Amino acid sequence: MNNNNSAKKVKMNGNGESVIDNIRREYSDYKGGALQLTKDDTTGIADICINAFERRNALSGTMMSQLSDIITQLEQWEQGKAVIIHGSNGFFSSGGDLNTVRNIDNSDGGRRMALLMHDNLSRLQALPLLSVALIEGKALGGGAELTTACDFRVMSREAEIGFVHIKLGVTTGWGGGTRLVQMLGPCKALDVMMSGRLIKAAEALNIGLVQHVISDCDTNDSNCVLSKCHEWLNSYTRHNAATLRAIKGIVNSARWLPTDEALKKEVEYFASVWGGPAHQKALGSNIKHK
Ligand SMILES: CC[C@H](C(=O)O)C(=O)SCCNC(=O)CCNC(=O)[C@H](O)C(C)(C)COP(=O)(O)OP(=O)(O)OC[C@H]1O[C@@H](n2cnc3c(N)ncnc32)[C@H](O)[C@@H]1OP(=O)(O)O
Repeated sequence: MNNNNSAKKVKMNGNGESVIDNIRREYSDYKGGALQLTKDDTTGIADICINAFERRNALSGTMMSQLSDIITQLEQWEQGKAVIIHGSNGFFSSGGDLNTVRNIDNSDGGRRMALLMHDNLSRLQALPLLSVALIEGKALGGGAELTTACDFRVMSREAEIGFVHIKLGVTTGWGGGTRLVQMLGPCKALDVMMSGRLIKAAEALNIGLVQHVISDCDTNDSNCVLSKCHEWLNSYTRHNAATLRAIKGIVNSARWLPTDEALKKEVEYFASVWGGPAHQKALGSNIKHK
């Protein structure tokens, strides 16, 4: 389930291809860079690396198309507990690749990119596992919007995030504006988008845009930052996958369904783990919460 119920809203074009598949096919021609997915079935933690550092990890069309395939793999990953999205060489992402953007710089071209990235990021947010955007360097424009589709945002001490769209004469186009209002409220979301300013880690933490700042790594030590992010995430991923995924399902239901329907879903998520292996193990032990 996700908030646009893409299965129900699939629009087909003349040759029976969905609109999104048609856009994905077109975008695979806009070359440059790659997204790398690694999944650890033992820990249940996946990693997506945005790899186009020569363009500060900007997302080309082919990378936007790849993101769709990666999300499909994660939707089907039953052992999955979490995914960390980060950029190569200590830089998150500079947003849409301006070389791709220059090929689609009319209203319909923008709409098609928006449709693809809305589908991608709505499905990312709806994944039945925890998602973390690990921000080093800068997250700009669409790169900042990509972080809003993750459950959590973690920043390194020197990192900055900027919804710079207004400086390019455009609005958010990948769903980040709507998610910012849901996260921060309309007033702070307006401030962030209307100013287009770069927000440093301390302020981002203070306004609730990010949930954790990694401050005990040397500057540019990306291996340390990634390791500290895993340590932070472990307070959640140390629990069993079935319960973690059920709790994420409850949160997603409450995000997008009317309350009465979300509550019915909560009953089913509850019943799905009640009496299960983790529950039985806990009941058989001398439970003490410290
Ligand atoms: C809805 C989403 C929205 C859209 O799709 O319309 C967008 O996301 S639009 C893109 C928004 N992003 C920007 O406007 C970022 C513009 N770039 C910068 O501010 C800087 O390049 C920065 C801060 C990312 C990096 O600065 P730094 O001084 O470290 O390096 P350079 O500026 O020399 O950049 C290195 C190299 O990367 C190329 N580059 C950077 N960003 C992009 C990008 N978004 N698309 C394509 N290429 C990018 C830059 O041109 C340099 O290449 P070079 O060949 O060496 O000139």
